[in-house]
Amino acid sequence: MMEAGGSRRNSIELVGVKTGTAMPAEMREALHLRGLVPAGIEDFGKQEMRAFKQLMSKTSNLEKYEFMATLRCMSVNLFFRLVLNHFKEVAPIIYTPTVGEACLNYSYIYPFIHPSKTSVGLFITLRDTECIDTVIENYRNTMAQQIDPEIAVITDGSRILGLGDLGVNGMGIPVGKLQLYVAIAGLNPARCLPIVLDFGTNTQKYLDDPLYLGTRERRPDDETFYAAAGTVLGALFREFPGMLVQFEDFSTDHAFGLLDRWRNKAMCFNDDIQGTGCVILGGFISAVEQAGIPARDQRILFVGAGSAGVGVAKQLVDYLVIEHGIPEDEARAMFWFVDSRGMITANRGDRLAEHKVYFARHDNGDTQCATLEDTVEYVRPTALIGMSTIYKAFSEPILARMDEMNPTARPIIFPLSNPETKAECTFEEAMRCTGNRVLFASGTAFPDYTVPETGEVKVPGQGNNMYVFPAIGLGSVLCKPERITDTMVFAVAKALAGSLSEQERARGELYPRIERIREVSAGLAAAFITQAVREGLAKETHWIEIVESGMSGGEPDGAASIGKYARRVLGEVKRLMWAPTASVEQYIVEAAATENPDDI
Ligand SMILES: NC(=O)c1ccc[n+]([C@@H]2O[C@H](COP(=O)([O-])OP(=O)(O)OC[C@H]3O[C@@H](n4cnc5c(N)ncnc54)[C@H](O)[C@@H]3O)[C@@H](O)[C@H]2O)c1
Ligand SMILES: O=C(O)C[C@H](O)C(=O)O
Ligand SMILES: [Mg+2]
Repeated sequence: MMEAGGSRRNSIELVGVKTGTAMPAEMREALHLRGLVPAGIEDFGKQEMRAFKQLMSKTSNLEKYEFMATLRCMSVNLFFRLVLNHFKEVAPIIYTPTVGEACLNYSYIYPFIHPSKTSVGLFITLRDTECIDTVIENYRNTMAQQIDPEIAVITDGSRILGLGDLGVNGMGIPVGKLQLYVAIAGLNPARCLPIVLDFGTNTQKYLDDPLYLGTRERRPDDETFYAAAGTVLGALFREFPGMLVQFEDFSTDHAFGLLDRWRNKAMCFNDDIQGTGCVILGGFISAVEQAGIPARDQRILFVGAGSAGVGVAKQLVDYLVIEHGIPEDEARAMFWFVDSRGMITANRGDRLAEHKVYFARHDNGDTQCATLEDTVEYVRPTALIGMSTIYKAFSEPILARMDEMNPTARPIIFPLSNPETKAECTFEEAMRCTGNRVLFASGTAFPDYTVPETGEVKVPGQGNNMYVFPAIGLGSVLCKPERITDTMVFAVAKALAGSLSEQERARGELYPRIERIREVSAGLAAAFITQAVREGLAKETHWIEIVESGMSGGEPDGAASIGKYARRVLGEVKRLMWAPTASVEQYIVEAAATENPDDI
């Protein structure tokens, strides 16, 4: 790669320099490094082996997280190679659940990095919003950011997983989500922008903590919040046209509020509402296929009515209406909700938050249920979905009742709250209490379970939005839809359900094995792009030809056919995905063309 004016230098070889053990002898010579590096010359694979060994030697998960964070500063390529090749072991370190612990400790473990050399992302205070153009300009001018971002994940830290208001400490979440974007969906790491709106925190513990790194004041009122967030988003969409914004872990009212304000104006989506809705719909479709009672006869009880619970339930309603032809009122009547005050009914006597009104029951007469136990007895659910942040809310007696109430059908039980310290139950409990009949998915991965009677090893489903947000993001970045519609998200959910291999289906699993997540995500992104083109919203018009050329066999209808017709789209998506490269090879190629190695 040559710079304008013929000066021969580039940034890729810096990775080669940093991962010094990979540097070939002639380069060490050329760079005057003789004697400064151990004699062993390694390839990328050896470096990966050493890095993995060092990672595994750490005793606590938080130490592992810190090791990975440091490694990323040293070598982006090596970091992502490690993530990709050891996804099952590394994902729970850089993402849920350890990222939750990292956020709780963020102000304590924040590294001593130089922001102009290694940029974490943007930390935007209320004061900064008054000079937002300067903030963006500073970001552009940092050494690390030579190219504009194509995706931003943004939070204000107000509802981090189920851990509450963590203020600026929530920055770990956008960072972790974007690392999965790179690993799973092949986005270019240099084009990923994590952002925290550091507008304060209502958590007194942080306000009192001398090491807390964020703004030391309470959160502003709604009017100030929306005005300031609007200033930031307006500037981002103006300065980086075509950039996708993913809203993440905002408190529920602001999650819905921001989505409503921006979804028709710009390329954005809310991961907790739409991403979660999408992934759980995918798992639900697979579960219903195995449950033994048809979708229209399901009685679905949600525990927790926040952005996640309501987002998921709305996607399920859409599915029942569109795919099963059930009228919307009847579909909605298949759902019951419990929140911190009990079963949600229109005549409960309190003023329901706006997002809960749609699902409030009107058919309960005088019956009000104050507890989950009572609601389970009243509803007699076939499916129990937890998004309540209440650890062990699905007690063993409740799980056992799910089993008794569903003697012929298999009960669907999804404890989806994160991290595992907030999960409504474990896989082991759900298996044991239902005679191993449960159809299970959890937000945080649980260990496999060995059925004592048979020795059979059962793998729990992980109903985490990480199965879909990378594909929604990749699809958006590639085809640039004017806006992201529910039907595009819906296409991804159906494609996810259609992505299980024959073996996975035969084993009764609800999601594809995590090891296949990159391959699966490419397929889901292809489904997203295909749908965006069909809706006439893809601004990158070359996808129209690619999609249409695959549709010559007729109109597709359903997940399987999306897969069939999207083959050409899939090939193109895969071709465009970023992958870590052996920096040493690039180094040789580039450096061989360097006239003056001292320029590097
Ligand atoms: N698996 C996933 O991919 C995924 C995605 C998004 C969110 N989540 C998890 O879902 C959880 C909820 O997220 P949210 O954004 O909806 O949060 P939220 O705080 O807005 O919602 C929590 C809900 O639980 C209810 N609740 C509180 N105590 C309760 C109790 N004792 N019994 C019943 N309900 C109770 C609250 O009233 C509220 O409706 C979090 O733990 C989050 O990590 C998981
Ligand atoms: O971050 C996750 O693991 C999933 C989800 O977005 C959440 O908020 O819990
Ligand atoms: Mg989230």
